[in-house]
Amino acid sequence: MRIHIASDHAGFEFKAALSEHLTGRGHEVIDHGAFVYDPQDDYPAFCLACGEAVVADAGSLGVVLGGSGNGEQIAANKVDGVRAALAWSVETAQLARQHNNANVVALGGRMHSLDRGLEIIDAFIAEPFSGDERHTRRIAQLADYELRAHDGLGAAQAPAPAAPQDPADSQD
Ligand SMILES: O=C(CO)[C@H](O)[C@H](O)COP(=O)(O)O
Repeated sequence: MRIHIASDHAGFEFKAALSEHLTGRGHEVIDHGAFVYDPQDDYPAFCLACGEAVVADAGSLGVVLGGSGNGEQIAANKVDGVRAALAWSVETAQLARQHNNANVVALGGRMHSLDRGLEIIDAFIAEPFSGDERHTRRIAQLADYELRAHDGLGAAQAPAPAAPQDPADSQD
C-alpha cells in the first residue's frame, strides 16, 4: 500500500523510524516533510500536504505525527475528503478504520514508546472498513456537509427529535 507520512519536529524521529518500518513491510512510503529537523517548525503545511496527497491517491492512507497528534489531526481534517483520527491505542486505531473509514491517522510521538506507536499504526493500516450501512450513512453525512459548506449552505437541519409517546396510545 502507498502510505503518505508527515510530521513536525516533535514527530521527526518517529517519522524516520516509521518510514523504515513501513518500507520493510513492503509499503511504498511518501514523505511530505518535515525534511530537516527544525525545533521551531510548524505542523500545518506538512499535514495539509499529506492530507491532500491521500485524497488525490485513492486507496492510499496517511500518517501525521507530532508531539500529541492533536494539531496534526486538526490540520489534516481541513482537507476535503480527509477523515483523520487521533489514535492512542490499537483499539482506537482499528475503530478508526472499521467505523470511520479514516484515511489518515494522527499519532502523538511524545505519547508512546516507538514500539507501541508502530503497533498502533500497523493496526490502523491492517484494518479494513467494515462497510456497515450505519457507518457508511454517517460518513456520507459528513461528505454531504463538505459539499454544502462549499455552497455556503452550512449544516443540514438535524432530524427533529421523535415526539414522546403517550402510553395511553399503545395498543399493547
Ligand atoms: O503536537 C503538536 C500539535 O498538536 C506539536 O507537535 C507540538 O505542539 C509541538 O510542541 P513544541 O513546539 O513545544 O515542541
